[in-house]
Amino acid sequence: MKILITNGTVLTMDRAMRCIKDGAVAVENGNIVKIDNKDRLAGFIEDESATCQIIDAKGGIIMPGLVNSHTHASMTLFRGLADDLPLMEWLTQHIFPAEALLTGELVHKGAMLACAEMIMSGTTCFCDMYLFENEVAKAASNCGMRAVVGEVLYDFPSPNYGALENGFEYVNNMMAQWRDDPLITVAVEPHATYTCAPELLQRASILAREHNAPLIIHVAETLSESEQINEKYGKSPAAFLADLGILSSNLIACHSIHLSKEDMELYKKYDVKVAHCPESNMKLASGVAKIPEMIDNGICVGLGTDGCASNNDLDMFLEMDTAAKLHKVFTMNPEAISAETALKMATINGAKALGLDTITGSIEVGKRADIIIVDSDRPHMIPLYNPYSHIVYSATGSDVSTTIIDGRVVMKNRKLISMNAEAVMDDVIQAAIKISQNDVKKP
Ligand SMILES: CSC[C@H]1O[C@@H](n2cnc3c(O)ncnc32)[C@H](O)[C@@H]1O
Ligand SMILES: [Zn+2]
Repeated sequence: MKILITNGTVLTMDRAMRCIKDGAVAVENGNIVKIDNKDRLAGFIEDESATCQIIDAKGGIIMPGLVNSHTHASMTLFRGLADDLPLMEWLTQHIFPAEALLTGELVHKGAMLACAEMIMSGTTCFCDMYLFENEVAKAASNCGMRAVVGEVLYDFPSPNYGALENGFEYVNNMMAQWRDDPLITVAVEPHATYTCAPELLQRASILAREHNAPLIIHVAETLSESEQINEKYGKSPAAFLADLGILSSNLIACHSIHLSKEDMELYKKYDVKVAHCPESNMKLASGVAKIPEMIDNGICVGLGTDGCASNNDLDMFLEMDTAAKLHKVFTMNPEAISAETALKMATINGAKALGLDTITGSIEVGKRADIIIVDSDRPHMIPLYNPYSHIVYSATGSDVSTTIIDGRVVMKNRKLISMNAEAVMDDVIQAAIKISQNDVKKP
């Protein structure tokens, strides 16, 4: 099967950062096989031995699908449930009690809604941490999304697996079930330094290494976390993880807001990856991560939305805009994060952070076709001097017209193809009625 995506400005987001006006991308069996001027690629459809689907970008922007490097997809169920609170109060007083009511079925419904929202806003790959995570894997796989998934591990009993021992068994089973899957990667995901004992963290790290899997954890998200870890262990969360032997190039340290110079040196030394979630950090008033400094130090930073209860959407276009602007105002330097840098964080660097950069994150020959088309024939997209500027500062997810994942068209002309959007929305409306009837802390 061949696809020719033609008649648009191609942003490759590879090392050369090519911007090809009147360009086209040729795809065969899900692989990107040619990238060129549209006239030079016209011959691609002439070989009659294979059928070729032609997708006309109508002068829009053809670019890699976005990579959401940290989220809790099924938290769409809790969108708007508890707002305007600091993280610890939000989590312990509102979110954990609501999550105690979760079932696999609810998690699946929430994840399906998240996949609909992500596909419709141009995200082709997401990195998730949650409860009943096998349901998230199934949801992503069913609607054709690429995902890194991991069951959360922590010291207290889980509504899914009960005692921690069963949690490790659950992760092992997931690894066996999804081994060699083209879309799903299973990660090991202890929740945070303040919810996991050192033994849990070390065991999780060993398991991740054994399977060459990503290890994902929330780190240094709030000052209260730093204080707790300092009181308990006499060091910062990053130093605590370093002393446990957990820092490594397969570790994705989500948030990483309150890092000292020494912590940052540790990240650099061990090639730790960071998932930056500016909107969640702003909403929960957690602080501002030193992202420009991390990037200057060669630390790989991806961009994430975090869950819908602390954002409250999964739109990576809005996240890029926020990331670029937050660091400009915080440092009072308009060059702190440029549009190109924000877009790299949301594409190739996110893919690198997840260990998926040989597969996705850029439009390059040999990679799988995770590609989106952004409509530029809209009042807020005109005139078009600089496509990077438009993608980061003008566009939103609703400007994405077509989404292709692993060579499969999952949304065309804003119509979802791989799922029934109405049914998915209705399921969550019904679920929310039950959730609000049981809500432990009503506003
Ligand atoms: C059980 S899976 C993940 C766990 O983390 C909670 N969570 C959501 N957002 C955050 C955040 O920003 N920091 C820490 N923990 C968070 C989520 O509700 C789940 O319980
Ligand atoms: Zn999170």
